[in-house]
Amino acid sequence: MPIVIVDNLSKVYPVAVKEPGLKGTLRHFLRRTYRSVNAVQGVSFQIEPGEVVGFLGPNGAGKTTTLKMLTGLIHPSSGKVRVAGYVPFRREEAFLQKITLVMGQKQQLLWDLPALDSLKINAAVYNISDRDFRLRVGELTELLGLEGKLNQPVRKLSLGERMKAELLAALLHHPQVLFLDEPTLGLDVNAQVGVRDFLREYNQRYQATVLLTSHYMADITALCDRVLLIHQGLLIYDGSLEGLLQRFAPYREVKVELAQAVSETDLSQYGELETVEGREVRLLVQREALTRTVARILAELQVLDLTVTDPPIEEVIGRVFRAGVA
Ligand SMILES: Nc1ncnc2c1ncn2[C@@H]1O[C@H](COP(=O)(O)OP(=O)(O)OP(=O)(O)O)[C@@H](O)[C@H]1O
Repeated sequence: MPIVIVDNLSKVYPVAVKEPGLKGTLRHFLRRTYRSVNAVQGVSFQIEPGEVVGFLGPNGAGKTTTLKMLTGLIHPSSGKVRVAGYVPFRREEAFLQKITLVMGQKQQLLWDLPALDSLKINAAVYNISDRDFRLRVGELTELLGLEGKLNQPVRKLSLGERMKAELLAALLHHPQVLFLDEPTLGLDVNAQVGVRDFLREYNQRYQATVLLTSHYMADITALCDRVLLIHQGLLIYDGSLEGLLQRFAPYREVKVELAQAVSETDLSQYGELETVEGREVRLLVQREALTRTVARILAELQVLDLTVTDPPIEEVIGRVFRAGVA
């Protein structure tokens, strides 16, 4: 039974339009005109308990709007949403106990207080007993590597430590479904890896369901077997990362180290030339022509080394979004 059900979900924002100049301002006050922004359009998907799903899309694609509808912060214009059996917009207490929303660019911990004080407030809000509070703070502190940090005012923590403390606060009530909007935003590579490792461990330990947006593809490839791709409010792909590559990257990258330099004209007969750096060449070759082309390269050129890989996923997704392929 899916824990997240989204059926034909749409959100239209009315946006007041103001013409420039004084006349426009006056008209704006007297009689406002509105235009509609179709932020999310007929999106449907389901997520099973324990899945970790990546939610990808360029800026303004509709990711945050979808997450806000899934957590009940805004009302859908049409369509159906169920999370853990609840209608999110009703914001029932039992629903709020089951979910959490973490937004990388927003914080819930109070700046001047030690994180532990904010955690105590959360414990009261979520009716967590003293015993559970101690156990959970202890366990999450260890998992997040935050020992000794919770007694310092939040403003004295590093960005990475603060994000981890935010996660601790967001998970104190042991939610089953985690909605994470850019949880590693602005963190350095080490801190990103720390947060990523923690999320993987948390998912495995509690079979928590995770829907995650991130601009860092490394987060997605490390954590998510499945991705949803949204573009201009439309869901354009739902499936495995591998399937995404096959569908949107009908080519593979062939890297060849040659014994001696070959002209670009000669090389380009084997595929689309990506880079030529001295005797090192990168080519894009259509998947269906791969075996044939590799055999030709080996037969016709003096090759020291040859490797075949998938092109970087960022590049594939970038191409999809630029082309707007559905
Ligand atoms: N409150 C609002 N009122 C009007 N339009 C809005 C509002 N919130 C978002 N939008 C518009 O809806 C569209 C989707 O925005 P949304 O924030 O969901 O995108 P996103 O995929 O989360 O983008 P990003 O990666 O930049 O965070 C955009 O065109 C945005 O300008």
